[in-house]
Amino acid sequence: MSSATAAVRFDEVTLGYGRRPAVHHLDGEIPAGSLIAVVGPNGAGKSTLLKGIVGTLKPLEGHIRLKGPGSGIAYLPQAAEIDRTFPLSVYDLVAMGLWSRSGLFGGIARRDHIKIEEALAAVGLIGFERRPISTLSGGQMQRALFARLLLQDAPVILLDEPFTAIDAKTTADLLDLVRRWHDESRTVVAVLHDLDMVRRTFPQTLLIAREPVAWGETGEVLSPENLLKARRMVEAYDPHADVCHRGAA
Ligand SMILES: Nc1ncnc2c1ncn2[C@@H]1O[C@H](COP(=O)(O)OP(=O)(O)OP(=O)(O)O)[C@@H](O)[C@H]1O
Repeated sequence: MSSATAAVRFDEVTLGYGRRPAVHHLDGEIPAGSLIAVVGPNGAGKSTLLKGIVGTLKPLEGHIRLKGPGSGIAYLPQAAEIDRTFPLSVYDLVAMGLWSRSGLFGGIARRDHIKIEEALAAVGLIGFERRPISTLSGGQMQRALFARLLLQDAPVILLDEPFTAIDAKTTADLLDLVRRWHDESRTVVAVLHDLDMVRRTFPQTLLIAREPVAWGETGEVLSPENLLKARRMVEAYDPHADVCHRGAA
């Protein structure tokens, strides 16, 4: 069933690398404006799912449809995927959030400078503008990346393990921004490992183990039975299997 209010809709999607599926039998939708956690054991396919939504990974099978294609997705990859040796100041990193509107060589107008300063203030990084990103701590870097997300002003925001190895104060500050995005009716999808945080903050959860195990209200999804089932499914998954056609006509 398709809904007009879906931000992202999956139709029997298989995502993988080469011909090897990493996630399959994805069928369902993420309602617009939802705040949803994606959880599952290591190797369950959580990052793969986000890459599929962003479009950097094309489905091997099925379709991923976005509400208002081109309307914008802001994506924060895992920290390990971000090159911090790149010679860039905090200010320029954050300003990149405006590229989708100003273009790479569009120049920064005065009102853009104000927006960049506001974003830096929102994440507590005033005074860090000229610092090379290579000199930031992990938490400061994550604050800068959240400032960039703020400027992207996207209706859909995808976060891959945004709070891993981040201290409690920084996590609390950045979680406030996540709540703010939710209050602004944006769709926020976050890959997380901290199930207590998920229970406290995320009303909806998708539990995956190479395929959805449970999807819906967080309290129901994160039952001990479902979590055990997810662990067993990942352990039993054959990483060398070819595309599976279960459910095909
Ligand atoms: N670029 C790639 N090439 C080949 N296989 C990959 C690639 N990226 C991921 N995989 C495989 O796809 C599967 C799912 O990986 P993915 O990173 O999506 O899992 P995850 O749930 O995000 O794991 P974690 O919690 O450890 O970050 C794993 O078996 C992984 O080895």
